[in-house]
Amino acid sequence: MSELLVSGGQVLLPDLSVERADVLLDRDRGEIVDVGDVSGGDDELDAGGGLVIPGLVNAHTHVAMTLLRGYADDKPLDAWLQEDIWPVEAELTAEDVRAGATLGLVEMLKSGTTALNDMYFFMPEVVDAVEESGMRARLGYGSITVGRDDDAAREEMRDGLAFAREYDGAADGRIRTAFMPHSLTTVGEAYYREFVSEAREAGVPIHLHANETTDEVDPIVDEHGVRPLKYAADMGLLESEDYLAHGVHLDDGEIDLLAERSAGVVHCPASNMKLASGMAPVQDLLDAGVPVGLGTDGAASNNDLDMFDEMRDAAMLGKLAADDASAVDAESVVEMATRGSAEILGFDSGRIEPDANADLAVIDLDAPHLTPAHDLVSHLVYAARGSDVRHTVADGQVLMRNREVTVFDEQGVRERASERAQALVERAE
Ligand SMILES: CSC[C@H]1O[C@@H](n2cnc3c(O)ncnc32)[C@H](O)[C@@H]1O
Ligand SMILES: [Zn+2]
Repeated sequence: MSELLVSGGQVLLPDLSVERADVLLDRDRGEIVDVGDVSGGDDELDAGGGLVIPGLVNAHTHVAMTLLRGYADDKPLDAWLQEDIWPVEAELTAEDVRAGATLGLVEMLKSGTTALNDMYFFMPEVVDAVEESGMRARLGYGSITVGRDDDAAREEMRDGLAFAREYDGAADGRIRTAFMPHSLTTVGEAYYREFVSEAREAGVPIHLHANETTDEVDPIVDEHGVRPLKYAADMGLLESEDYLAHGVHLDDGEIDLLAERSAGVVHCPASNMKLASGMAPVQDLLDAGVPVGLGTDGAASNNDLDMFDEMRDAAMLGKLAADDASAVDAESVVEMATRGSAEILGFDSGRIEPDANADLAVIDLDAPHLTPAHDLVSHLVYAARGSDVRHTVADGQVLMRNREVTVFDEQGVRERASERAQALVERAE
């Protein structure tokens, strides 16, 4: 058996207390073996002066959109997608997606993220990039039927299912899949009615954008006479393994529906603020017992993939939304970014205890902005930055050691992504 000892640090335990402890990992099984006063291991990772935390889990992104970071800003969702993003995405190639995804994975590894959910195009390229990265992911092809004739729309849905069937369990089980219709307004009712049951037969969850803007909610209410999540549930969506991104504009009935069904919501506060989509009722969701995770959304609406930024945004925006400074407190946010997201994605990660997946990050506490150390959970949410991460470990493998990514040539990845991004936008002009 090959073991790694993460030694000399303080450790964030599942009850969010912090203790001085070592963490022993089984690198073959990719699991945590022991936490405490432990010795052994045939390799060691120095956590001295640091805090060992569960790897952060980015539960909603479009990782290859790093290529479009800074390409189009300062517009609301609909105009941003229709005028800027979709025209350039129409020019994407498989090589672009590979380059953009790899850049995004490097960015995530450097900021302590060990698992992600991704919805995009050319998904076999994302599979390869995730496999190479050593990270864990739930992946799906984003199906859109609006603007397509019936044959093309059905093929689009079949493509989403075929991807989900083919790649579930790839990379020795680090990759799981989901059926990912883009949203309730970009996929027609007939296609949901036909294909949701096929996703159930395939045994994969369903992930989609929902209730992100009023521009998306109002037409559903006008056309169907019910709130969007009632419409979704009537079509067979929102089973307990399903999860939606955003959930900004939810009424009490929809929150109760999510809670009754244990369907998850992935909160994306930075994207919601930047696109002025609104403020999700996160404290209400938590109070109702809805599973809540955290995601960055794509780098074109964020504009980074740093989950520390996202945690801070979640806490700040949650207070504004509830008009209550005690709402969405630091503990809730750390839970959301770790165990909450991991549970929504179906990974046994997000907690440092024996038998959990060996996915963790070590944060350097030796910095002015993290001094003094009254409360390390507070620091994680309100003061720490992705650049404070010293080591990142997933599945028992060291993917970044002493701030150096071990699984990719960072400089090469950046150069390739810059070239591909430049050529992409020139093609779209
Ligand atoms: C069909 S693949 C995913 C699709 O989603 C687009 N996208 C990026 N951010 C958002 C968002 O906040 N709401 C809805 N859709 C979004 C992305 O550009 C791809 O086209
Ligand atoms: Zn999204």
